Amino acid sequence: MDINEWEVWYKEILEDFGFSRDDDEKSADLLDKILDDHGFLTLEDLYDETVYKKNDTGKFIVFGAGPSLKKHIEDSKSYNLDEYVLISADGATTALLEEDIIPDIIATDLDGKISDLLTANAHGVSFVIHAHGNNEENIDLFSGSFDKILGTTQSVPVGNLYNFGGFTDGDRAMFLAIALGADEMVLAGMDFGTIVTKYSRPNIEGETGPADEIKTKKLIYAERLLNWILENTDVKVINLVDN
Ligand SMILES: Nc1ncnc2c1ncn2[C@@H]1O[C@H](COP(=O)(O)OP(=O)(O)OP(=O)(O)O)[C@@H](O)[C@H]1O
Ligand SMILES: Nc1nc2c(c(=O)[nH]1)N=C(CO)CN2
Ligand SMILES: [Mg+2]
Repeated sequence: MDINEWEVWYKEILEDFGFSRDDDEKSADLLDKILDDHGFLTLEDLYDETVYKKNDTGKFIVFGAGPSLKKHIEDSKSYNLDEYVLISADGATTALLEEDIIPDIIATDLDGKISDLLTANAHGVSFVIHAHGNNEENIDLFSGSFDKILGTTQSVPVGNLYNFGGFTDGDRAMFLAIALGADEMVLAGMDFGTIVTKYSRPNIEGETGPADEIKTKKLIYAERLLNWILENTDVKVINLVDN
C-alpha cells in the first residue's frame, strides 16, 4: 500500500483508538536513533537474507496468533517449507518454536515474549521491529538485543525506517511480504474474530480466552487490511482458515 493510501487508514486508526501521532513519531525517532548506532537492514538486505536464500520463489507463509495456529502449523508441514519465506507475527513465534520451526522473519512490536524472540535471534532470524506510541519503552529496552533489524513506523517514514502499510503485527507481516515481492501468501493462524490464544496473551489461563474490546477492534482492522490486499493486489492468498 502506498504511503498516501496508508495515511487515510492511519488517520482513521488514530481517531478510532485515540492514539497520538506525536507519540508514534517519538517512538519511531527513538528506534531510528538506536538503529543508527546498532546497524540496520534495508529492504534489499532483508530480501537478500530471506527471499533470495529461498531461490526467489515469491512464496510466503505468514503465521498469526489465532486459535487455528497449531493446526495450521501442522498443515503447513505438507508444504515444501524450503520454498517458502516464513514470517511469524510476534506471538506466533512461540508456537513455531514449540514445533522446532524457525521462521525467517519475525514482525514484532516487542510486546510479546521477548525470551522466544531472543531464541529465534540466536538462530539467525531477521526482525522487523515496529515502533509505535505504546511501545517506546520496549523499543528502548529490547531492540538493541537483536542482530538483524529492519525498522518500521506507522507514521511518515523517518531515517532508516520503512512504512509498508499495515497496523497489527499480522497484517503488517502481510504488507511486508508484498514489499518483498510475494506472488503467493499462505496465511496460518489468521482467524481474527474475538478469541485470543496464549500465544497472543501469554498471561491468560488455558489455551484461549475472549479478546478484550481493544484487541477485538485491532483484529477488525487486521481483517479489513487483509481484505484490502485481496481486493487491490494480484497476490494469490491462501487462508488456511478457509480450508
Ligand atoms: N484471533 C487472533 N488472536 C490474536 N492474533 C490474531 C488472531 N487472528 C489473527 N491474529 C494476528 O496475529 C498477530 C500476532 O498476534 P499478537 O497478539 O502477538 O500481535 P500484536 O499485533 O502485538 O497484538 P497486540 O497489540 O494486541 O499485542 C496479530 O497481530 C494479528 O494480526
Ligand atoms: N499507538 C499505538 N500503535 C499501535 C498499537 C498500540 O497499542 N498503540 N498496537 C499495534 C499492534 O497491535 C500497532 N500500533
Ligand atoms: Mg506484538
